[in-house]
Amino acid sequence: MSEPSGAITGASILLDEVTKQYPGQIKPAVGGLTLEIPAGSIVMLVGPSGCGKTTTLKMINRLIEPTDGKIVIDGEDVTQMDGDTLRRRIGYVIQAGGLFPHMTVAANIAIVPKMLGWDKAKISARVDELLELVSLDPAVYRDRYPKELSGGQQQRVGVARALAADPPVLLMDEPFGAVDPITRQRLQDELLNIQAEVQKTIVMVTHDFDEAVKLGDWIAVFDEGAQLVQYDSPERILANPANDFVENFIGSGAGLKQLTLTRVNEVELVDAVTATPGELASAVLSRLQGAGQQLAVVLDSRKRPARRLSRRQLSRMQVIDDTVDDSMPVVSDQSTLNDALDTMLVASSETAVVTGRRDVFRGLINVQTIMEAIAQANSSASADSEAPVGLNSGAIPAISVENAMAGEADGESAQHPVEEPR
Ligand SMILES: Nc1ncnc2c1ncn2[C@@H]1O[C@H](COP(=O)(O)OP(=O)(O)OP(=O)(O)O)[C@@H](O)[C@H]1O
Repeated sequence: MSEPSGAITGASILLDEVTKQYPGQIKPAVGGLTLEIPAGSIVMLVGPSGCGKTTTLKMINRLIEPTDGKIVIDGEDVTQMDGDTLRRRIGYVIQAGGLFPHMTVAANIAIVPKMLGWDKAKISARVDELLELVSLDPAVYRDRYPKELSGGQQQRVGVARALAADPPVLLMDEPFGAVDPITRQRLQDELLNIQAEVQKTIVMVTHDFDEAVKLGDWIAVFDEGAQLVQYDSPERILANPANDFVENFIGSGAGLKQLTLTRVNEVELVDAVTATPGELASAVLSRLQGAGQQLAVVLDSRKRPARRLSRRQLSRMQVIDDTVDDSMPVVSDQSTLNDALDTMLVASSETAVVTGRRDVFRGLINVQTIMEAIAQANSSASADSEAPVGLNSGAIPAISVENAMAGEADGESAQHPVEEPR
């Protein structure tokens, strides 16, 4: 990426007493909503169908015009700004990617850069850079049409397109709603990897509370009319749901959802003996015996795991070949412990192979590690950073608006978000 890895490039967003009254409707879809969205954070909007999540999201890029109130992005009131100009500064991702079917992948990604008048060479380099970022090989996918891609690949291209002109804000409306659970888990992990690099401000609508817990730095739980019932970190919402509505919405098994709060990269991985195709099996076996381990992981030339071999399998072969085992349990280091446990259960295996960025091998995770992490999480206190402001009516104090305008964070006041939650 062009930015240094990890630097916040996202913008703060303030919805200041925003209302949307659709013509002919008795009650407003969104009524006097004030919501502070800290720069560089992921904020998840959840709530029952029809509660106004999408309306709230689309008012940020003014695909829906607010009836009342202000939208402030990085201190600038954008409520009156030309809508097209605004939307070029805000990436937007919808279900199934929303790609134009008659355009190639490259042309889809290049839409906004073209509108902004970038030259051909710069656009082409950016397309390849973004395809790499979303783990699609540019040489293979650049010239394909959307119908020649899987649902997950289309969704990745949708994310690449939204990031094309490097916007500070990304709005995502149920982006992973149309893909199967495994693909969804991968796309979520990838989004977290990408976010670790680009640090945008991401606002996402979802129906899935587990997704909100996994991805969100902050979760806004809405009831009808975009009534904000709770706006806080996933940890605190799970530990202290504001009322029965939130408790019901979280659903059963809130205790187990704690597993969703810890990522694989937060626990200590188990080192593994690795091998490469072409090696003598006897040499690998003796390394395995020396290390007191049972399984060796075979890596391909790009250090991606191909398969695991037990001592018995090794003792029966001469040379390690390049077979790839598609059923091997693999999780990304961005996966939650919940995902990891799921993967192990499906594969009936007590360990899973962990990969990092670009699927490179990182180590192993086992059931024991997960159990220890749960025990530790249960005994440690919950996060103590201040939640951002979120209310439903009444102006937020003037000083807060001014601070937001100045892009400042006030460490003293409980009214303002002051820290990144994690
Ligand atoms: N163009 C429109 N005209 C009139 N009413 C609308 C319009 N768009 C949405 N609504 C109404 O506004 C309310 C909020 O809709 P919105 O799409 O924001 O909800 P949502 O929470 O995103 O729902 P879902 O989860 O089902 O997508 C609903 O009652 C909906 O019927």
